Amino acid sequence: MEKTSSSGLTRTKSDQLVETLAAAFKSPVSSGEAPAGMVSSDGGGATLSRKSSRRLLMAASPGRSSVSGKNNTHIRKSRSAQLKLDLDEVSSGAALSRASSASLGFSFSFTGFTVPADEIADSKPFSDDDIPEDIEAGNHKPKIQTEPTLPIYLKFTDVSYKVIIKGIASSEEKEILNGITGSVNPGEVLALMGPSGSGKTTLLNLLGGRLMQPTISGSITYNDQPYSKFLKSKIGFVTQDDVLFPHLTVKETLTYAALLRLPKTLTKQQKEKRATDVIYELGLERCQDTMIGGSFVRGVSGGERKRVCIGNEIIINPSLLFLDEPTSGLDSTTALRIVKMLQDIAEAGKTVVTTIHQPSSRLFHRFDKLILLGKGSLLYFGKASEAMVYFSSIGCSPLIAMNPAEFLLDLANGNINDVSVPSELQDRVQMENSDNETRNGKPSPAVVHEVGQTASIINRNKVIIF
Ligand SMILES: Nc1ncnc2c1ncn2[C@@H]1O[C@H](COP(=O)(O)OP(=O)(O)OP(=O)(O)O)[C@@H](O)[C@H]1O
Repeated sequence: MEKTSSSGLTRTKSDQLVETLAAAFKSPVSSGEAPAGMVSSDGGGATLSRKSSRRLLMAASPGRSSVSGKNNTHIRKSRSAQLKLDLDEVSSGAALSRASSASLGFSFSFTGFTVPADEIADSKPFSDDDIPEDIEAGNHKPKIQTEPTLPIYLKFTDVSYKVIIKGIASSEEKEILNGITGSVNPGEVLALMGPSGSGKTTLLNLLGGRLMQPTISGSITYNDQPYSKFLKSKIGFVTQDDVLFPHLTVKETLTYAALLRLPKTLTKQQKEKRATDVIYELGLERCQDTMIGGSFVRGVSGGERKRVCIGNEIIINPSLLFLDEPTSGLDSTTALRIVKMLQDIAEAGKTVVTTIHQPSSRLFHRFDKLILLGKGSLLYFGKASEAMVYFSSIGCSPLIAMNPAEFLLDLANGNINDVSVPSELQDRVQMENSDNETRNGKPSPAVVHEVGQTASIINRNKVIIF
């Protein structure tokens, strides 16, 4: 491997590992030969087996309990004169001059809502059978967004992105993404996983059409077409840092979103009903009259806040929903609930792509597809459920039982402490570890040489060793 040259002496073993994994993964992709973990774009019927868990979700939803808004212990909004925005004014556009859309947290332009008949010709209408029953309450809950959407198949091939960092004397190119390939179908949730700084948000922005730079290469297609203005109204994007207006209640936030973002073809009543439906779909009934809150005023919980952000986007019935770290800062149960909700959204025919930082094992298994990034390179793309099998097939498996997501992140980080090494090379690695300890945090020339040798074994046998 080229990295054994003298210039490579300062590189760490973890750098070697990540690049080796990327190389081991990349070669079969470019040659058209799928690795063990790679899946075809057909996606399969991962969504079909979810009905039972969805029922549990409905039953567990706090929004389904008999507690009415009156019993809510959260701080409620005091209806001060300054904050009382008239919905009529908003719908007629007058309130827009008072409160900018940015301050209300609406980052998107006004969007179309109805889908032309020819676009939805192929989409299957929802039947009553699809409506899950709420076992606990004994009634039916409407599924997420019942209007049909244009199904969008997202495919990206060999996507690379670099930035030019301008210094005082000279400028330097920095590679952010390097040859990322993948795809996601309507009805699926694709998770982008990787250590901090691996390029998840950048990739999400690229796929969501939010980053247009001449330094982007590769292809990104939506139903085999490049990004167009028309797609803007079909894409929802939930950013990591939300900008919700702290003094509005949940209901007001979503109602304003509906009034501002839904097309003029809908009446005010229809828009308000859409907001109410979203509140119900996302299980926000219990906190609908609670203020969002902020630094100075206590409001809804973190999980509820995330759901409001998601509601702001699904209110326009997007075909493609992108989310940047929707579970960050949440406990594992709340995070699981958010991901179950994303599954529900996908089941309604939408294509969902989300970045995820450190999912619990329960959460990890809920994703249909996974992209694992390491330092901007693709380490894995395929079914999430097959990621461990794939890495095990190339000689990488955890020595102790552990959360697969944790293991994969360790691998992407180059942290190899709890990872097994194929037996035929184990002795050499042990010798290497004991004899060639790093000096001053840098690998000795012997270590680099040894890693270079083992790296060549990877290319021959698709065995990963470090
Ligand atoms: N415009 C830019 N100029 C310089 N560096 C950039 C730019 N955009 C991204 N980067 C760098 O690219 C790398 C990937 O950034 P990105 O935000 O995509 O990572 P991430 O995986 O989402 O990280 P985190 O999980 O911490 O949010 C980082 O090292 C970041 O500093």
